[in-house]
Amino acid sequence: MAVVPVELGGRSYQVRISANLLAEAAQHCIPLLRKNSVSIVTDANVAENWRETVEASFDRAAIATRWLILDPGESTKDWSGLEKVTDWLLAGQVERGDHVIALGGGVIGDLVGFAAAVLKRGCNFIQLPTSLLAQVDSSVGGKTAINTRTGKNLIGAFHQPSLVLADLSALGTLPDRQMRAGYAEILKYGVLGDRAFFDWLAANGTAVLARESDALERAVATSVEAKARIVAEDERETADRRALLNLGHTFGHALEAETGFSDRLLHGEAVALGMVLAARYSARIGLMPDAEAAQVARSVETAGLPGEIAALALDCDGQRLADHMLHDKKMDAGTLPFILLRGIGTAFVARDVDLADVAAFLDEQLRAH
Ligand SMILES: NC(=O)c1ccc[n+]([C@@H]2O[C@H](COP(=O)([O-])OP(=O)(O)OC[C@H]3O[C@@H](n4cnc5c(N)ncnc54)[C@H](O)[C@@H]3O)[C@@H](O)[C@H]2O)c1
Ligand SMILES: O=C(O)C(=O)C[C@@H](O)[C@H](O)[C@H](O)COP(=O)(O)O
Ligand SMILES: [Zn+2]
Repeated sequence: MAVVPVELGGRSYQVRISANLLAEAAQHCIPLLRKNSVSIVTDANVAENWRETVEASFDRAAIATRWLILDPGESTKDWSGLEKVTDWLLAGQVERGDHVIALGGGVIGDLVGFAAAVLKRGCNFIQLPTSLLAQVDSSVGGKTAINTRTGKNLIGAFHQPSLVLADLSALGTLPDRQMRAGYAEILKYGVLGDRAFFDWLAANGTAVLARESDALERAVATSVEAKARIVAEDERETADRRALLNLGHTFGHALEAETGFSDRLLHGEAVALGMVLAARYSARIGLMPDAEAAQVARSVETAGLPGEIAALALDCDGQRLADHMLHDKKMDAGTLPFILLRGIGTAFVARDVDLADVAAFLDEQLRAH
């Protein structure tokens, strides 16, 4: 088992990465539980595949499980989803000192984490991430949120989990499209800060996507280590450090908003497109060689991820996408910082980007090919 500590003083916790952790969930959680019952929130797809395994683990430990099963998909991460979760936790008389369990992908983790942040002004929670994306990214670092009509993750809180169990066996039932979406956030760690990892992924990405155990464990552990390091340095994204994890997201969130937070474009797919756009824009303004931007695009396309926004056939122009970006949480005194690249592995926060120029660039990209 790989164990990655997230060092945050009194809010520190471990991310445990291994096969079969859901089957052993109770023994990992017991030291944190104070009662002989636990509340677990999941979605219907995850429940169908993994409820029995998790329930059996708690049964063996004589801990009763209460279940809330939500609809799968990004649209669950909204005000009505939040109301469902908080009402259900209140009905179960969950106390501040209790640990609620989020079993699922990033949608369940973000929603349940936010519900835990606000329930009775804050209760504890444990992340049992079951998608690749949730294991390498969303379950770690304490960003919790819901989407609103205005945009992505606009209502939320920083609220750290007490424990994260990333069970690699869970990925056995994850659809291939979702594996590829999670892989986009893995690629992100290479592109933003680790050229050697980017090169390793070029050689081993196919094995990761095929769920070959050694490659998968190394990719997940390397990603979580990178995220844990950055989060420990800048938990609340105030020091131009954690913002690097937002590489591809300014473009990506605009695309998600434009496609209505739907299955038409998954978060990881939007991030893949966003990384290609960030790389191409960096090359366009002379920050990095065109050849490196092309390498980023190739890494995305080789993984079977979308790399060209023209292929989305969006009914909008670059200005409309730029308008979505004005709701980005990185907005600072009316200007929008962008995460750009000086090369693969050297992302930085650029504070002097001309949004009108970005809109013109997006117009070209929307028409390209
Ligand atoms: N908090 C953060 O730091 C952070 C980081 C990255 C992404 N996110 C958020 O995460 C969300 C995306 O997460 P996601 O890609 O996991 O999406 P998701 O939660 O919608 O899960 C993807 C799909 O896979 C299914 N699924 C999950 N695990 C499964 C399994 N083991 N077997 C079968 N089906 C399974 C789900 O039911 C869903 O249909 C977005 O809302 C994004 O904004 C948050
Ligand atoms: O943990 C972070 O910090 C990230 O930016 C990780 C992203 O992959 C994730 O999608 C995050 O939710 C985006 O954050 P936001 O602040 O732009 O909503
Ligand atoms: Zn993301």
